[in-house]
Amino acid sequence: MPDAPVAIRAGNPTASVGIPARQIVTADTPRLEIRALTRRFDGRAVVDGVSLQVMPGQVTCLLGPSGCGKTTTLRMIAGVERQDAGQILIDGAEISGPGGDTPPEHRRIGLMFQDFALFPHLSVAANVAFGLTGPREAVRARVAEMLARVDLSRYIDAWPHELSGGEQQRVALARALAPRPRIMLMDEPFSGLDNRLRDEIRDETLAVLKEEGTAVLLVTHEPEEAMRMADEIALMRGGRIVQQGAPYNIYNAPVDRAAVAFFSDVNVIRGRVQGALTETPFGQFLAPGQPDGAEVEIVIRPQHLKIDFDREGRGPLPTPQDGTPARGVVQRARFMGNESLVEFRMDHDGSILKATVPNVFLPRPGKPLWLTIRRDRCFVFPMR
Ligand SMILES: Nc1ncnc2c1ncn2[C@@H]1O[C@H](COP(=O)(O)OP(=O)(O)OP(=O)(O)O)[C@@H](O)[C@H]1O
Repeated sequence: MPDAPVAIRAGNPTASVGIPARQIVTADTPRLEIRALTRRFDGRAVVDGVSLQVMPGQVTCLLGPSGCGKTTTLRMIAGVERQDAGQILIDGAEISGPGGDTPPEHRRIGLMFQDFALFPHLSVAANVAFGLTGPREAVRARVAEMLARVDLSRYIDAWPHELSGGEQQRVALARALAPRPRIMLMDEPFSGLDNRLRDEIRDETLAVLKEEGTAVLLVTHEPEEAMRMADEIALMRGGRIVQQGAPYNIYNAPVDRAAVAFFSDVNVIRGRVQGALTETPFGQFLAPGQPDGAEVEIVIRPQHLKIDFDREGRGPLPTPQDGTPARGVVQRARFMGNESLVEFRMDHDGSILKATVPNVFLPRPGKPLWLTIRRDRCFVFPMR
């Protein structure tokens, strides 16, 4: 469908400070780029040299624990917070940096935050039309188009209080997207919704954003949300991006123990390196690049521990794939819905290891079982 002649209320963005009227944008030009963005509060860098790029139609998630600087990064891009150093570019043109600042209302950035609050005194249609100017017919057509897109055409004349929380969220999405923002910044936008509704709205939102070709930077502290939404995840900690890449790579090639632990429970086994190998009760592990005497942590997710039965005091035979089995005694077992979680106290050092098994597996406490560690699914990190 051709674009209706609708402008955003704030005026012509190409006329604003910092955006040249004729910016050459190629297929390789990121829609959003931030370079070495830094923000200090009371001398402490809460955002510390953060750089990233988001291409048109791409969803990037800033994922990290509370207080790591995600919201501050978003606020700087939106223009409601000024960075102490660094640069922000849209379609290759600086909108904030040494060359000056484009005011927030001229950045053509859509915002969707958790406290999305529709204007209660405006109808659904008026809420969606809020950021639009232009001929009345064009505005009306765009409002109708956006409400159809979020499947809420029937509520066009309703008031916000007549809608459920999920419906209000969808109107907020329609409102944010109506002016065709080049970039959408979303800060925990789904956290006010209950689980089932959240999944539904998340998927719908993603579909609409992809259709519109909007570049999205989404802030969340929930790994499942990031895995579900993101084309790329930027893992943040202490004001810095510690790892960036496709969800698959972040999950399967984490940079350190904390990166593994951010996505799931972890088991940790410690060892000392000798000749690039670490000897443990589970057999040897490769520790390439680690000097003799270095302490390492072998990190393994609960779903990658294999459980085997006790054969009169013996376990399965060692294999190159799974190493040597070690014996533990079941402490407790719980059914979690689609998997069972079994906790073991290990014979060799009394430590607790957790294993998950698909479906129902509930051995009684006190039962001895044998555990092995899949060599292709564990991570070996130097101790910090
Ligand atoms: N205006 C401010 N003045 C002083 N400190 C601030 C200010 N804004 C944020 N901070 C601090 O900066 C740090 C990062 O905050 P920020 O809100 O960016 O984190 P976050 O990762 O978004 O956390 P959350 O997920 O809890 O929202 C926090 O320690 C916060 O207290």
